[in-house]
Amino acid sequence: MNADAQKKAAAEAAIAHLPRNGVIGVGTGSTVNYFIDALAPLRDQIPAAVSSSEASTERLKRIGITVEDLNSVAEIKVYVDGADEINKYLQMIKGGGGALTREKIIAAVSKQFICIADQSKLVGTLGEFPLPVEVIPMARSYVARQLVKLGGRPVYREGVVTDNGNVILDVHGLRIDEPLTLEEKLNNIVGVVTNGLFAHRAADLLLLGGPEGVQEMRRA
Ligand SMILES: O=C[C@H](O)[C@H](O)[C@H](O)COP(=O)(O)O
Repeated sequence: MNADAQKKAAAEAAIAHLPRNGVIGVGTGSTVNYFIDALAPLRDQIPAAVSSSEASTERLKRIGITVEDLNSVAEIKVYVDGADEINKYLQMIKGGGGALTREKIIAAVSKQFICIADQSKLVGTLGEFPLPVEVIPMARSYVARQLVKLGGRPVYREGVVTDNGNVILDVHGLRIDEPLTLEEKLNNIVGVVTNGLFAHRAADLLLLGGPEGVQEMRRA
């Protein structure tokens, strides 16, 4: 199975973990696109979804699933999303597609976070994938200087404006030995809206597609 087939298999495996009746949270990215496609036959059993991006909202609506504003939803039982990197503690780097802020908000609200990914995403130490940081535009240079002080090499993602009207700095060269601490430090930089480290709100279950099929991993 190639990476795409592994993503599809992981995405389809998530269907069995959905609540019988209840609003679901839907993330963003190529793996989630397979998940949305797999939701199509279930559209009548899903009362509504909360979506983490305009792209996923459009795809959900196209298959006939109602998309609700998070403010009108009392509870999200399950949130399904991909990752750019994930470790055995199910801490992740996310935001390769720029949707990190809404993803972090929905993940915080949801009772269960199911990560769907292909095998290449599982790493020993987070940080080889450049860490996305969403920044208020006027603070971009200031935040970049603070990121350099933390040992990173921030690169402005040119031409990208997030769904929230902000910009993204991708931080290269960070070896993330202490994800919890780094997540807090990044949050403390004025001008940072969100960073793509999901350490405090890690996933609860990883469905990992591999050559032999889909493996279920819970937090170590
Ligand atoms: O902003 C994008 C999200 O965090 C995605 O979940 C992440 O980039 C993984 O995307 P993909 O499933 O395309 O590898």
